[in-house]
Amino acid sequence: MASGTALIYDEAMTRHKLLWNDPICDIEVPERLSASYEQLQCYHLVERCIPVPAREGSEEEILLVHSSEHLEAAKSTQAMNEEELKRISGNYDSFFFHPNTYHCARLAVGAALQLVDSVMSGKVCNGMALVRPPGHHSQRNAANGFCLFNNVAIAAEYAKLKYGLQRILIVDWDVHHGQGTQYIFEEDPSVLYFSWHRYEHQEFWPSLKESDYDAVGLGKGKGFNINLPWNKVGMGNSDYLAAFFHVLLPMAFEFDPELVLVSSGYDSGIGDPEGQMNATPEVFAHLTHFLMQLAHGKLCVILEGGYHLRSLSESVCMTVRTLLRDPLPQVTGEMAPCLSAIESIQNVRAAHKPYWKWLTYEDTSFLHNLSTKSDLVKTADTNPCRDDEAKITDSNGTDRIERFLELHMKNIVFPVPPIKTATTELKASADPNTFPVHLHVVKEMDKNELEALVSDFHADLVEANKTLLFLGSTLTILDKILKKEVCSGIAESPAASASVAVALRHSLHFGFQRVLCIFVGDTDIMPSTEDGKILIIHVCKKEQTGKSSSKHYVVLNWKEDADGNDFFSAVLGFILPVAYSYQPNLIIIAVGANRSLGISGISLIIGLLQGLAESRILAVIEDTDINLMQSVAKALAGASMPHFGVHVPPTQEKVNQIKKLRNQLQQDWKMLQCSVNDGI
Ligand SMILES: NCCCNCCCCCC(O)(O)C(F)(F)F
Ligand SMILES: [Zn+2]
Repeated sequence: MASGTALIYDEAMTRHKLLWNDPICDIEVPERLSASYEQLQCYHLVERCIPVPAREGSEEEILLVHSSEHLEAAKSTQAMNEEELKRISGNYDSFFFHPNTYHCARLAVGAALQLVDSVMSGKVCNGMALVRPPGHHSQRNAANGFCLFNNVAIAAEYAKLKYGLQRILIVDWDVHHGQGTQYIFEEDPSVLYFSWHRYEHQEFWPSLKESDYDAVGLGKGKGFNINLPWNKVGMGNSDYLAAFFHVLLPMAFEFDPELVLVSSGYDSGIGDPEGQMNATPEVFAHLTHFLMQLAHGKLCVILEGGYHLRSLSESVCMTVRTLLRDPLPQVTGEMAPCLSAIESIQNVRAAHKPYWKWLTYEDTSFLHNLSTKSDLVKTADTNPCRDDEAKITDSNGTDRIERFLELHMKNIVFPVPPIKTATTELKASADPNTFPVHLHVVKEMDKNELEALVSDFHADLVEANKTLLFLGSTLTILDKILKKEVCSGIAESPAASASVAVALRHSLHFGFQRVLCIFVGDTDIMPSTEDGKILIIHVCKKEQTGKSSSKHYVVLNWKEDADGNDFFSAVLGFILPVAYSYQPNLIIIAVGANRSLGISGISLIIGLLQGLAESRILAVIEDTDINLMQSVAKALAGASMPHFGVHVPPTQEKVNQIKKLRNQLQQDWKMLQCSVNDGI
């Protein structure tokens, strides 16, 4: 399995610059690239990456997307004087030429293609290319919005041609709509394009009707173009996460891409003069982490926009750190999407209802029978979605945001990337090379030490001496996690319930305020959860019910479909939003007897929840199935992206159960909200 993260940066791309006065284009400065690279150096991230050189994209490669007229026009600018450059620039909406622009734009294309080659060849697992001029507005026959050649679109066409790929996902988290990319692929079902963008009911540039949520693609490409318009500024971390949970990720997992490309613009981050949004840099770590669970981790991140140098640089560093598989910092802010965001999320889900299985059963309520959009409830006021303390820029805006970011980044706790995963003895058959290198076998706690520990706190839980022994491995591992010697761990146990009960009480005794426990299979011990310090999600077969769900004790009846993984919608649409709403300090994943989930369902939970609790996950496995142990170890170590198996849509009954639980709990766990009419 490939590992390692490529970083592509070439100082030559800083030599494209504006030669005259133009208040629209003057934010796209060379320092965007140099400041980002310097911040990476400052955090010692450059040296941890694998350097890959940029190269000039060839004319042939550029012609994969652009017309020869466009190419020739761009080429001709190299020899122009300032007056001619200014004139030809005037042919386009918001673009400027410099004598070096053509060369820089070819380097930007070549850098993107080098990144695709590095990932597809297995030289690295993922990577980032810091490029300018950006690309996602440029079209077959035109430069537009600071973009000359569409770097990401060319990379997608190149990957299809050279590697025979048939499913490529492009995620465009830049705050502007990549209309260029949309036009290029809107009839192409092999490229799924997702973009969110500031829109304000078509008020915001490029002010296109086709940027709205009902532009779903054309002809064979219907369903493969996803536009999520933000009709207000001030969108924050919870709005972005909700967009991933309830729109992008379910479609992306159903699409099951072979490669993921990101049009990575950071003008959607806080402090950016263009975006006017409130999302803070660490949210990009979580967005990146989610995308790393697709395509076996094959992820190419290519820079687009981002105009607040400090915000841009910090967000770039968050992205690269996550690509390097460092544990993620906790995402900050209130986990509750705003009404306008929920309305947009609901609209785009309704628009795509005819094209996606996972959506087919979803009741998107009042929207899907609306003939035109005008009937829509429009949130008329255009004031920001929420007025955070770090309000968007005021008169001396930049240094105000600088100060905010300075403080904010200090408060971000980076879990030291310790040895990822520890475990006690594993079955002899587990040969070392099938286990990820991060696995660290720790010796059992000795008996007296264990007796002292357990009898002090948990005598009542341990009915007889015999059970004392197996508690050892759980507590041994748990102690290492609590002391931050390791990030995560696996403990085997012949009685998962008892081990979990002890581990939960031990964690609270240690001082944790919120422990999330996901218990898969049969269990008899359910610790008291009324003080809110424990949230239990119990995934079990039907016959185990009899207990109704409540805020801190949720019963999810799920028996995984025989021929595939139908658990995606439960994880993405329910478990993930609840977990992110809860913001646990520790996660315990327990697998008891008669588990009703397959290995891929369990790996999916671990893979997607790893962004929480600073990646502190304790796995307690009662089932002695060595394949389960290995898959859990790999998922915890994040060494190899698990393959989640064939995606099958859940039955109507299962989806109804999710909807019922969502309606019951969405006031408590607000990240569950994805429609405005459920009495919010
Ligand atoms: N009244 C006219 C306003 C024009 N504003 C142009 C904004 C361009 C944004 C470019 C970008 O950030 O999307 C890219 F990623 F391409 F760089
Ligand atoms: Zn942008």
